[in-house]
Amino acid sequence: MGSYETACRYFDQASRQVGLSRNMQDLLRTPEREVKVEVAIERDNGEIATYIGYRVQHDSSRGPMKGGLRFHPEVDADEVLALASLMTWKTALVNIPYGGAKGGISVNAGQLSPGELERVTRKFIDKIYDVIGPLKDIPAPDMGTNAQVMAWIMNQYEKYRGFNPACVTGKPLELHGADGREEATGRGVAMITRDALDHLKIDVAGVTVAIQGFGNVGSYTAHFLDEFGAKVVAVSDASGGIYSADGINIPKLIEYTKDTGAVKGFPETEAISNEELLTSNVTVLIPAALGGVLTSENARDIRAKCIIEAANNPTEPEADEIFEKNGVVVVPDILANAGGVTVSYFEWVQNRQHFSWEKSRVRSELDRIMNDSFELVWKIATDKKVSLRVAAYILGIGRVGRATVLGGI
Ligand SMILES: NC(=O)c1ccc[n+]([C@@H]2O[C@H](COP(=O)([O-])OP(=O)(O)OC[C@H]3O[C@@H](n4cnc5c(N)ncnc54)[C@H](O)[C@@H]3O)[C@@H](O)[C@H]2O)c1
Repeated sequence: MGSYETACRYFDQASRQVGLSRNMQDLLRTPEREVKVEVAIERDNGEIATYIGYRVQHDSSRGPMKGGLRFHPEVDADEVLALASLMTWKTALVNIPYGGAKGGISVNAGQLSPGELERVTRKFIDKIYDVIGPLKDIPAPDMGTNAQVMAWIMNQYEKYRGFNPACVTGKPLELHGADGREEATGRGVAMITRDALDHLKIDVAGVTVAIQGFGNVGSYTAHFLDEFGAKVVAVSDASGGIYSADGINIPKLIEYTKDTGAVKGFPETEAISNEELLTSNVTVLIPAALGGVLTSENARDIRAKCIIEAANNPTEPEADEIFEKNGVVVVPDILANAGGVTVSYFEWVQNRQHFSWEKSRVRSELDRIMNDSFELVWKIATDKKVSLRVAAYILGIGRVGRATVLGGI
């Protein structure tokens, strides 16, 4: 099943609960604009390389559109559209004044030199600068992009529009970034994990956790869960996974991956595959890499009691049904990983006011929004006897629907 079809299935389930008319469903589902551009650069060896770049602007009824930019070989129009729609429901769920967008380039960033990566980024902005901007559509980091890429985006955009730091978030601190943005998604995932465990009457101290993906989101999630006293027993990345029944030393693993670029070979752990990680004997499973990893093929083998979707779109609808039947609690992506866009919003607010917040303020405002959003979603799920995913969509779609009706077409 394609990524957008998956996103639509979840949308349909919730919009039936909200009681949206067919016409309103069509309106909310349809993206406002889809852009597909050629991104051609000269590689270091003098050869021409041509990539395809995408930006989908899904909905702006609640404010400027917001969403990450992904550099990955599997990026395509269908995936970007699905992820853009998730951003619309996510920004509404945490009640920040944005709509949803997403972008990406189908490229293996790991195979480009820093100079090539910079040229790809700048060329992409040359092609889309007209349709983005601080009050239109604000990109941010996602898989394969980071603060350096955001700095190049800001610099290239400013060549057309002048000083404009609020045109992109997730920037380096030295270039108007927000202290606390880099850790925000992982911190939010860890907070939400603790909230979910509280409601399930499981103590976070000593709880066993497996995390797929050890990039920005996976590593910060591990860091904060480790601080809360959880026992992270398995982690993986594109190179494979590692396992230790006694718990992995997370601070040391973070240092190790800074040197080696991968988790494999970390001392006092055994090697496992990514599939073995997903089915390992843990209480909490956190997919924090690619989408579509929990499928009808592996769902029955998942032993975790609780799945926290740090990655976007990691669960196929058939797997979701199996989890519901088996009593596995799934905290959906649009709630679990909303910490990133929330602190992106704080960065944008600071940039627009030309005033910086202390990191402690960023953290406490983030924690409040994540905890309040979790409680609201949990209450809807309990009151309406629906899954947390349907409850999260009910909250997001309801807010977007009301804004659309109030604003008029
Ligand atoms: N960065 C953010 O602020 C943010 C916000 C919300 C959601 N997300 C989502 O979180 C997920 C991870 O994003 P990120 O920013 O940490 O990306 P990243 O590029 O920093 O890290 C990705 C990690 O996934 C691993 N990976 C790649 N392919 C894999 C595979 N086939 N099997 C196992 N691991 C694999 C990589 O090795 C790396 O460890 C994505 O789904 C992204 O959309 C990110």
